[in-house]
This record gives sequence, structure tokens and C-alpha cells, in this order.
Amino acid sequence: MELLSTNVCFDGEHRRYRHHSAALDCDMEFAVYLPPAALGTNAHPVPALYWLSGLTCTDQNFMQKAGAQKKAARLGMALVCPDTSPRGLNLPGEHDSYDFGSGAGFYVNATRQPWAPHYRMYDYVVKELPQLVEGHLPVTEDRSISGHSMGGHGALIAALKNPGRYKSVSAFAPVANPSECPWGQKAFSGYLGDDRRAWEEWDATLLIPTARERLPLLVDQGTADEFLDTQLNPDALADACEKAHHHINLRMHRGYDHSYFFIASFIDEHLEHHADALGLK
Ligand SMILES: N[C@@H](CCC(=O)N[C@@H](CSC=O)C(=O)NCC(=O)O)C(=O)O
Repeated sequence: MELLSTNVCFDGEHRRYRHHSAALDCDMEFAVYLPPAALGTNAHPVPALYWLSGLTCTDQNFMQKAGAQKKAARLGMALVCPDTSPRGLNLPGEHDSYDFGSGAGFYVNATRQPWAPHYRMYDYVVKELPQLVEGHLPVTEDRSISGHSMGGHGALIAALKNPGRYKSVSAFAPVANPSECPWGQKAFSGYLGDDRRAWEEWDATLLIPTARERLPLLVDQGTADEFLDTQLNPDALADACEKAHHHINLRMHRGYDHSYFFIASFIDEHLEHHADALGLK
């Protein structure tokens, strides 16, 4: 791993790294926040919250806009932010739209060409990145996962598909049922093909009935979110949970939109939720 930059923040450190990803077959950058407990004298490895960002984001949107570091410093929690797609490839059409290709990997493993050799963001965020972080940084194997929009959905499927891998999961305004919305249909048909049966293992709402682990789902959604009616469909997820007797705490917040102002308003509560599960309180 090549260290690109460091910033002291609430007595911890925000760091950016570059590394070669075997899963994606390209160089990737990611950010990590290490709380003071993981640094200096009496330092010890700390649990981590993996944050998956949404369309158009890099590792930096969350780190610079969510304001999560103060609470993470106090709780002794690392924050790990990957990028949202492979980078530097210039595949045909990769940069043509904001909701497919670069910045829009959707945290699936693509099976269609030309995406399949590189667009394996699921393997990257679930397996390769944690292994790298836990092998090189003072971070334990106790993990939780959260994210926003495309990344909120990524967090849900990462947890639902991997019983025992995460201590807790949460999401802000997730694309809750991607098989049934334009963002999801574009991504899934492009990365996975047009056979909708191949989509089922990548759709959180469709995974709920067969979930083998019942981590409580904390989902926050703004009522003034500009994508609520067309893309997000939290009710589909809530209905699936109700039918399957799967716990969900879906909180509707009047007047909040889809932006990082919304995330910043509730990120501390999500960190508290994860800290409980990670044994940090
Ligand atoms: N048309 C918009 C869409 C981009 C957008 O709103 N991205 C969100 C995530 S949406 C779902 O995954 C985001 O997090 N943007 C970055 C930010 O810092 O706010 C556009 O291209 O502007």
C-alpha cells in the first residue's frame, strides 16, 4: 500500500492509500480514519465501520462531508471508505453516464463483458479491502458496514449475503429494491445481463426472505429526498421484512433530502448503533 496523504483529525488520522487490487485488476485508492486509540502510546487495534458511498462518489465524499470523525474518535472506531468503482481503465462507454460505469459499480460482481474482469466491487469491498486493511493497519476483524444510496444498498447486500461477517449494518436512503428502479435496472442489465433471475442474488429486498442471519436493519430516509419516489422504494424493503419477520428500523425524517446534509445529521446515531454491536460502549 502506498500512503498518499495524512491529516490529523480529532487526534486521530485521516489517511489515503493507493494499492493494486487483484479483484478489480487495477489500482485503487481508499481512505481510512484511524481514531486516537489506534495510534501512539497504548495503541491497540480497533474495530472498523466500512462505508460504501453512492453514485458519482470517491472515497472522499464521506470523509469530507459526513462529519463522522469526531464521534469515531470518541468511540474508538476506524472508518474505511473505498471508491465506488474500478478506476483508470477507460473501458468503452465507462465514463458516459453518472449512473453506470465509473463511480457507479453498484457493489456487484459483473458477469457481462467488458465489465466482468474489473467490475467486481462486491468482492473488493467484502473480501479484498478488509483483508488489506486488517493486515496492514491497526484494525481488527470486527466489522460493521453502512452506506448511502447505491452504497446503502451495497451495505445491505454485503451483510445479507455474508452471515457472521459483520456485527451490524445500516443504510441511508438505500436503493432498496434495485430490480424495480431505473438506476438498478440499468446497472443490473449492464453488469449482469437481461435475465432477471441473475439479479435476485444482488437485490436486498429479494434477499430478505432467505436471509440466514437477522442483523437488525437500521435505515434512515428523508421525506424530501429527490430520488425517493423514482429510485429508492424503502417500502418494498420494509414489506419484505414484515413478511419474513426480519427486523427493520426504517426511520422517515421529514424534510431531509438525499444529500450529505442528511447523512451528517444522523451519522452519529448510526455510529452509536454500530458501536453497540462492536462492543465499543
Ligand atoms: N444527478 C446527480 C446524481 C448524483 C448523486 O446525487 N449522487 C449521490 C449519491 S446518489 C445514489 O447513489 C451522492 O452521494 N453525491 C455526492 C455528494 O457528495 O453529494 C448528479 O450527478 O449530480
